[in-house]
Amino acid sequence: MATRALHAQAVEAGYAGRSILRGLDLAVAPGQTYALLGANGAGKTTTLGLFLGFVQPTCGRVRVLGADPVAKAAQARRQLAYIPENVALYEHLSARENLAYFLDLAGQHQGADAIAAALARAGLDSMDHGRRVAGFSKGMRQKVAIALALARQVPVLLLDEPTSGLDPQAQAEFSRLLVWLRSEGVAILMVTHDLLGAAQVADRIGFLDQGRLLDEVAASGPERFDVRALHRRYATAGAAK
Ligand SMILES: Nc1ncnc2c1ncn2[C@@H]1O[C@H](COP(=O)(O)OP(=O)(O)OP(=O)(O)O)[C@@H](O)[C@H]1O
Repeated sequence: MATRALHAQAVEAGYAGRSILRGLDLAVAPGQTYALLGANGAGKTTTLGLFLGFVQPTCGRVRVLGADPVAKAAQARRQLAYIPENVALYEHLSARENLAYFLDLAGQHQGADAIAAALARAGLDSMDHGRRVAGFSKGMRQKVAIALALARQVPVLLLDEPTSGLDPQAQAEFSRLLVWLRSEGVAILMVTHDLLGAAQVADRIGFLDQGRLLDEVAASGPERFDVRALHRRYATAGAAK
């Protein structure tokens, strides 16, 4: 098994000549959850864009399970699922139909039983499988997106602010799902502003500041999270430069 599912080494990247990521080093192993925190504009979403192949580095190296997301885009994308803050679905289709459609698009046709199992595993109530997603809450939409990742059996999950706007119960449910996915060996990189939520599910937390990892803390060992100390560090990161 690869020791690094996601790997960025000495990455410089930006937009139209404007430098955003400045020497970023970041690695996520299979079965590991990494939470990336940082101020608005620090480059968190840009970091996800690197692994998705949307953002091309000007320097350094990016790999998704050994594949370069730009040069080997199809190979890299097959391995990952990306769940943006607001999941886009076909509003007039049901959850079940959305899943079937996206699986077909990915060339992974699956039968009704497999689709129902993925939606159930993602925590979507069976009563909602046949409902049009137009009336779905943010949490329900995320479940459809997670169900797609489950049905595709992707080894890597990229999440952009997955818990923002979820109520505490939906947040807890989502966290349990992430913990289970990690136990299944999925590598998870999540961008978030929710330090408490990150501390509950992540193995490592990285603080991005102006395109560099300012700090990285682990869940176990002497460096173990102390949420209050982390909060102090996070809240003063900009001022500490
Ligand atoms: N497509 C783009 N073209 C030009 N500039 C961009 C583009 N996307 C992002 N940026 C700029 O790059 C910088 C980093 O943006 P990014 O979205 O990566 O930050 P972030 O850490 O995710 O912020 P937030 O917490 O606000 O979501 C910002 O200044 C942003 O305006």
